[in-house]
Amino acid sequence: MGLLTYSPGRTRVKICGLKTSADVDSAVAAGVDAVGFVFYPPSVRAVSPNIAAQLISRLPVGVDAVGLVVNATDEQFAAIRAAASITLWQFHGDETPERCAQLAAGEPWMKAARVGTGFAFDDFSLQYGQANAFLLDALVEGYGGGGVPFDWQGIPQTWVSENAPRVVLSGGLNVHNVGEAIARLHPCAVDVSSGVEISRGVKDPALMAQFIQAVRAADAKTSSQ
Ligand SMILES: O=C(O)c1ccccc1NCC(=O)[C@H](O)[C@H](O)COP(=O)(O)O
Repeated sequence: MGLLTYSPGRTRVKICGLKTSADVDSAVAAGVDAVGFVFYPPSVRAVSPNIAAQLISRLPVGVDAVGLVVNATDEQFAAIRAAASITLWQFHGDETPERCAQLAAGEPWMKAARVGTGFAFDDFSLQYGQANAFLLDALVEGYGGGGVPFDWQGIPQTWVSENAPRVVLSGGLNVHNVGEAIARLHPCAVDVSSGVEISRGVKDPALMAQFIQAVRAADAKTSSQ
């Protein structure tokens, strides 16, 4: 169904920063809706376009292949698009709305909001109104993948109500806090990287399965209310 199919009571799940076929097979077996590939060389989770293409070939129909870039050049972006069948772009740097639209060229894309104190949610959603989704992440060094949550209480309830169908909640999620996040915000989807790793950049099959089970438990609780 893909990551951005909004269905209250069926929170979608993206697992980001996959680097091996074992990672991909475990995430698919756990029931993931999207897997993210980091095309940002400074990241320990970075993969090449050719490696990503090999990993994407293992995905069943319906699981999104998310291509994550940070201020990519035209050449870098063209190399990714030429090699890998990305179904959803994630712009996680300082890209303007115009730059995102130019690179995405009509394909689905989401913009990461790096949320620090006093973040202007209304300004962000107005500025990036063309995006298919907003990925709300914590403001961390190195642009993302920090493993720390931001202050969910700082998101205005009116903003959440208006935008929940295209919110992907991210930043420091794990098996212990994802249930609260879903109960509080009812996002279209949740995204996790550090929270399913046994060390930075090393995914754990058990943690991936437990994370998705925790999402399903939270959804069941929502549906019973
Ligand atoms: O994951 C990275 O290393 C990364 C590096 C630079 C920019 C973005 C990056 N990840 C983006 C993601 O979508 C992560 O899943 C998101 O930041 C949440 O990460 P975590 O807090 O570790 O769950």
